[in-house]
Amino acid sequence: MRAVVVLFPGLNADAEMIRTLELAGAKVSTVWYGDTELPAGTDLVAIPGGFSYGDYLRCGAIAKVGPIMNAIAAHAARGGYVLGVCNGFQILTECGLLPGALTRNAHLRFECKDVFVKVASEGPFTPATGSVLRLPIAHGEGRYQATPEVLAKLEAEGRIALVYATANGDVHDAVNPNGSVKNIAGIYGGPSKNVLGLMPHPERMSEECLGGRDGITLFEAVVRRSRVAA
Ligand SMILES: NC(=O)CC[C@H](N)C(=O)O
Repeated sequence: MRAVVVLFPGLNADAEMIRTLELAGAKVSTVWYGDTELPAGTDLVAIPGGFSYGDYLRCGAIAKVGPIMNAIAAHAARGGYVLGVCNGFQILTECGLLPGALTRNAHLRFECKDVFVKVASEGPFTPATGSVLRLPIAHGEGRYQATPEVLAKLEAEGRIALVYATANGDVHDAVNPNGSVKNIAGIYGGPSKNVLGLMPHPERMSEECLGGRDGITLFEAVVRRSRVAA
């Protein structure tokens, strides 16, 4: 698989994104936000986390107009894989590649800790429905919100990818770290669930020395997919 990591000024999770993709078996290159094309043969576009443009206006609101975004939208429309982690997820909702919005955490604090997420829908990145993963979060604007119509569509189409849960997979308010509606931690978009946005950082749980390998399983899954398709 050929993966491309997109660099915007202010991101801080690009190094671990590149390393995790390489560990998962992808051939990785980078593009800068001012580029207008993706390298030929790109299978996966990964937008890392951080603080693009210092989170001015809203997280992701300036990055969404970066010249590279048109090429990413075209790639997603063709069924190409796109992954947005944390600030990457915020950029994908801001530009409309994923529905809904990520707003200030309900408690108005930056939240940085490990959480458990349950797979609500299997897909190109996610393992079997009901699987539980331990992943780190680090965000101030991670409260997912959407209209009742959008939520109904996400549910009906199996596009709610991950929900905050207990280690046993129970989903309730007490384990919701930011007030997201329906405990949503990640959603699928695109014509074939080929776009995934999530607030937790799977690339920061990719090796035993980081506390576990739950995160890298998402990358390994999509790398396997592209090998099967090739
Ligand atoms: N780790 C991140 O990507 C942080 C995202 C964003 N800057 C926020 O605080 O919500």
